[in-house]
Amino acid sequence: MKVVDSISALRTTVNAWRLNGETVGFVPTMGNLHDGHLKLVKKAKAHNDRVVVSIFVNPMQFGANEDLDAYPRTIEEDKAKLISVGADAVFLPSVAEMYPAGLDAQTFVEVPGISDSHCGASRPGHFRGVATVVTKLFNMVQPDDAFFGEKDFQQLQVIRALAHDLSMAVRIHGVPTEREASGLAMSSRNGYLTEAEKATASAIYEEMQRVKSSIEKGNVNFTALEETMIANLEAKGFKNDYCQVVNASTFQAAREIDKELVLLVAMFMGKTRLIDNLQITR
Ligand SMILES: Nc1ncnc2c1ncn2[C@@H]1O[C@H](COP(=O)(O)OP(=O)(O)OP(=O)(O)O)[C@@H](O)[C@H]1O
Ligand SMILES: CC(C)(CO)[C@@H](O)C(=O)[O-]
Ligand code: BAL
Repeated sequence: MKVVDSISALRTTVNAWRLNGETVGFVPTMGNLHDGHLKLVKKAKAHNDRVVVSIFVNPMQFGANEDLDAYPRTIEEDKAKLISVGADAVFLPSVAEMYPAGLDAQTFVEVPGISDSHCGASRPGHFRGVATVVTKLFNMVQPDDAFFGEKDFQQLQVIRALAHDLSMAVRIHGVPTEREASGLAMSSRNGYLTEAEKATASAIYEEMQRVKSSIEKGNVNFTALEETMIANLEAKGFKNDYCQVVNASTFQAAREIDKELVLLVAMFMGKTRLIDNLQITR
């Protein structure tokens, strides 16, 4: 596996593959890799001749009081995991390589509408940071295909809109959420939890499944379902950020006529913010 930390070395590597007629898949990450990330890499390997993974903890998508400094950085372990699943290159840019003139001077990309609610409302500027860094990474790698987890469901929709609206040639693939045996969605931020908190956190998935099965049985009292879910989770020690059944395309509150829904959840366990979601078809 090639390890590159400059944009020019990345371009040289990818260009050589392209000259050879090989296709390129891309998996952007913030590192501290777990089986969810490796699932994306395996999908990319199945689709493409070559796979590039980026590891970059992007300061532009973190709010002032968020966990940018605490975010786990485990580069050596990450490289070993990427070799084990056959990644062809890992791109490890520095902040200076990505933002040489600093963040204040940086041109940005913003996807209107979909970026404003839920994670966008709780984390102002977050999706501007994501859309900007993903655009830059796409321009650097120029992949045929790019792979994102459904765990970050809103992020996936933001990136689909970005690629469509800016006429990018890249194909965007969503990959189902990888979970612990308990149902807890795998996440680098699970590492902030104690074992006891982790055991409690699996309640998010249990509650989501309860809501899904109730809706599938015909219950359309979405507000009551959300209120019960929030109360059940708060009784276990969570603090609600948002918990809402929405139209899967518009992210507006679900209505009785909607067929494709998604239950979007963000909950705090202490200082740790966990997100999850479940798609529901009526
Ligand atoms: N459990 C998972 N299953 C499938 N894909 C995942 C999972 N967790 C993360 N991903 C995807 O991996 C990519 C990189 O995500 P990222 O590095 O932020 O990991 P993360 O574990 O979600 O971290 P955090 O929860 O701290 O944001 C994103 O496309 C994300 O949706
Ligand atoms: C897509 C991404 C790598 C952009 O920094 C990040 O938001 C993530 O890890 O989901
Ligand atoms: N997985 C999304 C990246 C973030 O939380 O900043």
